[in-house]
Amino acid sequence: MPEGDGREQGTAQEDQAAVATTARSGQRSQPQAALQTEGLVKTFGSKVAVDHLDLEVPVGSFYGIVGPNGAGKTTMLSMATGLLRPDAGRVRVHGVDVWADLPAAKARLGVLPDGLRTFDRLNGLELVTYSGLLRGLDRDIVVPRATELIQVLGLWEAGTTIVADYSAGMRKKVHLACAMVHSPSILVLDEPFEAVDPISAQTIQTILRNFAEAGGTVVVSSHVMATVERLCDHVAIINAGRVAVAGTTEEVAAGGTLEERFTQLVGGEVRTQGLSWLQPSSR
Ligand SMILES: Nc1ncnc2c1ncn2[C@@H]1O[C@H](COP(=O)(O)OP(=O)(O)OP(=O)(O)O)[C@@H](O)[C@H]1O
Repeated sequence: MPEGDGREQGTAQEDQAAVATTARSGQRSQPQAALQTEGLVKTFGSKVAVDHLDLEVPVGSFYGIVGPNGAGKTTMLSMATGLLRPDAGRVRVHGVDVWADLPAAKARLGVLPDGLRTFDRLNGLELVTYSGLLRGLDRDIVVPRATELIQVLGLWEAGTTIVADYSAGMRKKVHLACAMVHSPSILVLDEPFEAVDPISAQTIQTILRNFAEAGGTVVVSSHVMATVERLCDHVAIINAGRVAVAGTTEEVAAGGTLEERFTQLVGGEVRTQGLSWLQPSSR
């Protein structure tokens, strides 16, 4: 990522300085969380998608969110990032109440939502540039950043192809670039590796690792346990709208693999029988 020099970079530095000051003064034993949800609730009709969910994401962590289909991960992340208003509960981003002060919270957040609808008649460079301008960056800052992101993510060759004509993986990458262009202090990425080729996935992982090592916080949801286990230092397993377990990846795996722990906690049954009619010979 290019060197930051805008307002958003300042907020990331302030957040890290605040953590350091707190640690030095010893006023609180725990540094402020990068992202914290308290009693978060969302229902759709009679369906309780998120059920009094409490989660604390430490500053500088690479945090994995896993859970079965329909567990409430996307709904929770949407509420945590100011995209979906909770029915109850609170979300704080570096101590800022997201739903009380959306602009301040959003300045700190870079978000890759699930199923994002965007200005897809623009080409990749235009879309990333536009995202930066919408975030209040000056054009002379945003254009070199957008250009570098497009190059690093392997989208330069797509040239003037509009985003609507991108493949699923290319769209994922350009939206990731949009999430990063304003140099946020927290990246919240719903399934960032889905549909992305292995080389691009490695590039994205390297970018995210460097970001976390520099003090940024990364929250990713994923269904790929091996990737989460390898990348993330913390993980939460979400089930039926609640946190089944959360902690360091080692604590959560509890001596086994993350996949074993997931199966144990979520209690899903692997169905091996059925669909006897699904035979090339049958009609
Ligand atoms: N807009 C909506 N209207 C009605 N029901 C919804 C809506 N969004 C989510 N749900 C329901 O809320 C529950 C949680 O959905 P959510 O998308 O948060 O799960 P998820 O953990 O992200 O699942 P997946 O891993 O399949 O992406 C599901 O039962 C889903 O059907």
